[in-house]
Amino acid sequence: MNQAVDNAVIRQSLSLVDLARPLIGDLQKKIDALFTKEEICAFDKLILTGCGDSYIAGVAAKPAFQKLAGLAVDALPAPEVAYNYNNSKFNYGKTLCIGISISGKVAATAAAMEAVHPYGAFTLGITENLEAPLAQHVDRVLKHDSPEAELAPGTATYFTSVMTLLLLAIKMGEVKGRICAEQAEAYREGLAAYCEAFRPHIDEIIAKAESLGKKLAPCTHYDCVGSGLDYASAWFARAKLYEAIGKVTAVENTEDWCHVNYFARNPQNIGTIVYVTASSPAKYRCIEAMQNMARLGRPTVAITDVCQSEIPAGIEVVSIPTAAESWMAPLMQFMPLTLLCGYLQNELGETPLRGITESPWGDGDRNCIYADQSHQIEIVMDREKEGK
Ligand SMILES: N[C@@H]1[C@@H](O)[C@H](O)[C@@H](COP(=O)(O)O)O[C@@H]1O
Repeated sequence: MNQAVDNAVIRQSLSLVDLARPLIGDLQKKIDALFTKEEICAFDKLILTGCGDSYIAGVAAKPAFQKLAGLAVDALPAPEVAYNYNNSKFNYGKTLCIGISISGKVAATAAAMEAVHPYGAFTLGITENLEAPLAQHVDRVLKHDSPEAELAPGTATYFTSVMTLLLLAIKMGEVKGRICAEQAEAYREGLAAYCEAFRPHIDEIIAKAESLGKKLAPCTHYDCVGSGLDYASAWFARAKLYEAIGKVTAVENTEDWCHVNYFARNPQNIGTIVYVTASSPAKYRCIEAMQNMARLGRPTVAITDVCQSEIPAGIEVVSIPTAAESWMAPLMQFMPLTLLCGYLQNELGETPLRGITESPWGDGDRNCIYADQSHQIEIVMDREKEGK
């Protein structure tokens, strides 16, 4: 591995290939013991919710649950579930609501669990923290050991959340009899193989990320673009750029990008990251969007398994392996971007997440991003009592 620059997000990004198989082994044991067959067979609707990376992990896994487990799936930000979704006329019977939170400390995610539970939803928390509010407000907990690393734009954590959800989708499909045991095992192997397929390309991806770090560092803003299955990685890219270098970054689906972000002034200063998989039904619209990006003179990068010859001239391409199944792609397609974030941090001398507790982002020792832990949960419970 020819890696001259080293920092926490680069280390995390490069650890994922080796992490995959042991993680699958550990998670599978936990998932096998999580539900009875009767419980799994009873669920016909699924709500995936969380905040930040944990919300988008649900969006990334939604297609797997739809396809493999045959569930009707919503993937929603936690405040949507906590404050807008708890319609007391709604009967959640047969609904599984999964709250995803690495820390378990995001109050809105615990509040979402409280909002749906009284109406019959079965609530599951996926977290690494059994002591935090999420684990205290669910019917069941799936605790993983997300590799808690140094302060960095969370990368191995997101990988763990997505992996957990994809394995759970496979398990539910198997138990519901929609896929046979051999197919379920082949899918698990497919996840490991997809991660492994990155290994021979790592040096090439590192070299590309390093040169793109230099090219994109002077940009004043960034846009992250993707449609359908690729949207989750675009959204995640936006979050990581904020965390890594603190520059204003937008995320948009490809169609809306062509109608909205397209008009931004000073396009030469807007670094643009495009996610498009070769099997995406939005592929040709993405290619058209990239033609526009190139014409505008935007510094644009496509992270893609689409053949380079199909990508418009003027667009930088980071080539990544193709996943065996389209729903597997979000598991690793973000990786070149988190690597790029490491190089951007290095170019700009940035501290990830502005040091979290450093003023004005922190307040003394206090990490200001978390709400008062009990407050938001109480709001939901009070609304319920008032019948709102
Ligand atoms: N900066 C972090 C995000 O990276 C994270 O996605 C979010 C939710 O965290 P959790 O998964 O613990 O609920 O919290 C913070 O805002």
